[in-house]
Amino acid sequence: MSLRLFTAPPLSRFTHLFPTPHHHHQSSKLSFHPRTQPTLLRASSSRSPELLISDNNGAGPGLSASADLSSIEVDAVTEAELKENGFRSTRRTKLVCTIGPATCGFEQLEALAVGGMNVARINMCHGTREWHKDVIDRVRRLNIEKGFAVAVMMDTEGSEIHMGDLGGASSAKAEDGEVWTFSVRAFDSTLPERTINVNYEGFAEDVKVGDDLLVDGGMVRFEVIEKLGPDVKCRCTDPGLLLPRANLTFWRNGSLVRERNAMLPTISSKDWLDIDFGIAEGVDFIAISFVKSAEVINHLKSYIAARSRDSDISVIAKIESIDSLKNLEEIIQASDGAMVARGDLGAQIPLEQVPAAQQRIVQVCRQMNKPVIVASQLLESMIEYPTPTRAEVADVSEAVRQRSDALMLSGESAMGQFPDKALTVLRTVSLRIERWWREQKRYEAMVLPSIGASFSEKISEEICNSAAKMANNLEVDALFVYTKTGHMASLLSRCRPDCPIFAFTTTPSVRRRLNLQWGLIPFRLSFSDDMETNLNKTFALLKARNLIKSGDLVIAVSDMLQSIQVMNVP
Ligand SMILES: Nc1ncnc2c1ncn2[C@@H]1O[C@H](COP(=O)(O)OP(=O)(O)OP(=O)(O)O)[C@@H](O)[C@H]1O
Ligand SMILES: CC(=O)C(=O)O
Ligand SMILES: [K+]
Ligand SMILES: [Mg+2]
Repeated sequence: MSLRLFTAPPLSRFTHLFPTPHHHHQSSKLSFHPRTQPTLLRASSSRSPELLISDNNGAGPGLSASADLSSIEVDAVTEAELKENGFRSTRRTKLVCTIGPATCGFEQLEALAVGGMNVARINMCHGTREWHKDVIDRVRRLNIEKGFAVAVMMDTEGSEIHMGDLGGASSAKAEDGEVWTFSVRAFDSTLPERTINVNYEGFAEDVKVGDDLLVDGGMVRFEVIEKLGPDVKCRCTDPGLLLPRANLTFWRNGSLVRERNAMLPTISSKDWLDIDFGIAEGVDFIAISFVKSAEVINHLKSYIAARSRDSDISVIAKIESIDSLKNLEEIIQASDGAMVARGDLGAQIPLEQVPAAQQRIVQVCRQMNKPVIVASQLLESMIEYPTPTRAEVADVSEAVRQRSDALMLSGESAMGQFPDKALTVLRTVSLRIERWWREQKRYEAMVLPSIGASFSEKISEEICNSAAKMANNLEVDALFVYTKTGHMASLLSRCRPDCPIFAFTTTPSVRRRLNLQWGLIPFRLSFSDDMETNLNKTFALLKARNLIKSGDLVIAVSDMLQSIQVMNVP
């Protein structure tokens, strides 16, 4: 391999490669003037249909050579944002939205995409597979028809202890002092009054009279007063709303009781069916609930590799149990990313320990170069109200300040009254905190250990570390990375440089998955092994779309040729 560090030749060497009649043709067709366009939506709808169709067909192979060679694909909203605000102020923190009844329609999904949703999450705890398939189909149609690259994340149910579905009711109110029956019996007809079905067979044997039974980590609390075979009678001590499939934990003398339920499989038989569904539907990420060890991640990854032809589904470990914190490093090492699932985590460890756990998980992910999502209750009050609490804004700010890759909406977007407003809050707070960070020149103090297994990987890592440092010191406008697998792009993202990272990749699925990583602006582009050709082509295409201009300073790296190139756009 060659290791080269050089600056680009003088501009004149590049210019002759540029204006081909074809490019001129394209530029006139594609160019539009975002500053005169009032909304992002309009900017996105002005894209040429040919470009959008090529997104559908996938990478090079299915396309005619001319269409393929002349096209570059970038998210419509990002494109408009880049043009309106310039490189520096594009958002670096990525946004994940849980899709539910409030957001499952095509127009609602489009509104989220326009608002900056990078990943749509479907939660297999709720809804039917048909319902989820419709959502996936709509996201895909949105990408094809409107020029987005929204990725889909499927989140498994897991087999921790939870309640049944309340016999069809959307919620039930438990009042102070009421006695409710929690039962492991299978009821074939309707549920008797004040009865809750529990999914864990050992439940009635494992609980003891006097235990505290917490619904959703304490949203409703009961005390166990009597055991009668499969039925456990409990008195409500903290009243509240019971929601279908709410999580249940039981506590004895101030600590979580784990008895035999610690042996529950992380991936249940229902989860495996959901995973097959996710593979068949070609989701981009599978998030595994209640991960306890690295073993289950490795197992799932080999299953996916054997099942899915391209094996291009990333596995995200949800950190939401005591065991996942104990085995954190090995779990993250085995995974393609992690989620700080604060909802259940806060039901398993004391709440005051959650912030430190979040900080640790974000840091370990960063060091191991895995994307990390901070999730749950970021803007919980916005399920009901159009503005967040000051405390929620501070919480979002902290996650951005920690430089996590992504923030996630749960109930706020799934069933809240203000999904778009909640997304806007995430977007504006991210932008503000990121700008503050740059203005303060708060360069990272975090030590990034060497992670490359081979010498070649170590070289890639050093190149990215150096390129990111140069980008900061030289105040360049953008980093360009040409990457087939996305690995070099993630190594640059890990450095959290001041400028955005334009990541060029050949396949739509890699492009969608890069959408989860901090600071990456993924483009789909076919490119060759010859960097000079690639750069000329990229400059031409980006200039034709007014995304860059002559004089912009760019640093380029690639995983074909291990080099760093510094140049002004000719
Ligand atoms: N597909 C869906 N259909 C109906 N309601 C949904 C759906 N997805 C989410 N919801 C509602 O939105 C709420 C929040 O969703 P979310 O997926 O974050 O979490 P959850 O049920 O609390 O569990 P998890 O721990 O898996 O995140 C749910 O409690 C549920 O009421
Ligand atoms: C997201 C999730 O699963 C949790 O917070 O529990
Ligand atoms: K889940
Ligand atoms: Mg959870």
